Amino acid sequence: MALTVGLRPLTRALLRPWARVPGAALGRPAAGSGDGVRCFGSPRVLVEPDPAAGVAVMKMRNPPVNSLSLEFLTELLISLEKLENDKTFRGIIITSDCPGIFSAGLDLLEMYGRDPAHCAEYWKAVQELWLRVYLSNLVVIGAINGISPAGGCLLSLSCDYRVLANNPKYAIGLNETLLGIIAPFWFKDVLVNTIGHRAAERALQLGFLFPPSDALQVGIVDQVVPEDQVQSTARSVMAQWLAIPDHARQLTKNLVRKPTADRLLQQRDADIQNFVRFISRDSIQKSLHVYLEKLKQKKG
Ligand SMILES: CCCCCCCCCCC/C=C/C(=O)SCCNC(=O)CCNC(=O)[C@H](O)C(C)(C)COP(=O)(O)OP(=O)(O)OC[C@H]1O[C@@H](n2cnc3c(N)ncnc32)[C@H](O)[C@@H]1OP(=O)(O)O
Repeated sequence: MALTVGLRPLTRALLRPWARVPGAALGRPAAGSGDGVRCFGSPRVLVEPDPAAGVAVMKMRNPPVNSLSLEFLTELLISLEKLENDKTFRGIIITSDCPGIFSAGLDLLEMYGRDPAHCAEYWKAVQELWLRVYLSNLVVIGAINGISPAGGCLLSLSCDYRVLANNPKYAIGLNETLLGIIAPFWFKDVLVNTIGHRAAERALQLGFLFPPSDALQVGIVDQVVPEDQVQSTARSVMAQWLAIPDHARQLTKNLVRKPTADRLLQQRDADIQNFVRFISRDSIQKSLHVYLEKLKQKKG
């Protein structure tokens, strides 16, 4: 898949992809791997490779809430691209290193009070991440160990399989309407593909955030397991998926997902323009302001 990252050279130059992970992770052998196999990654994305299994665990760590800022999106993209191009790996598990939070979704501060050029650059990166995960040739499993609203839910929905930790706080869904904004058509498409038209219609309009039992019932996740079993379950599901020959699985995945991805690919620039126009409206900026204030006040 030929996707251009399309971010400002400055943004990319600021990052140090594939730097050794600082602090505790530095030089730590990856879990389940033999001696000499090291964790690697970038400041916000920790990659734990298990070459023997052909699997890498990608841990998001953009504290406090793994909000998908432009820099974080860029690091995720670079990690994914690197894993995708490395023949060692056939599957990745996406999970979080922030306790209780899978991802709080798109970073509201990238959309609030920003100029149109910034919003356009940001939206391009959001599109890029979705396309990269959704169309990945790798098996992508979400080990969802925290709450995942909106963009966090989109990231989960783009995986091939979702395992959610059974904690009532770990709700998942496209809650955009609660913020006074809307889910773009491609977010909507992925939700419809996953839970069906009628359930998606209700969930989107009402901004449902499904707690684990409801999430399983509606089918927005595939499995709910005790919190301490999320990673091990993701590993055993991965083994099942990797038992299928790659070429057959990849062609099938493409067959199923390409029409949905093509809808965006055919109108990426228009989608960016629509986003910028929408998000720049005074009324939408006001809604974002109110929502951000609510988040602040919640703290007391
Ligand atoms: C013609 C039409 C064209 C269509 C165009 C489309 C239009 C727009 C499409 C936009 C799609 C948007 C997708 C999104 O993902 S929007 C983000 C949705 N996310 C949320 O609603 C989650 C918000 N956060 C929370 O609910 C809580 O923070 C959470 C439950 C995740 C964690 O709670 P906790 O109590 O642990 O932590 P705090 O609330 O105290 O948060 C800590 C700090 O983090 C800040 N924060 C939280 N979430 C975000 C975020 N998403 N972006 C930026 N910052 C965030 C929070 O404010 C705290 O900051 P401070 O410490 O500075 O106060």
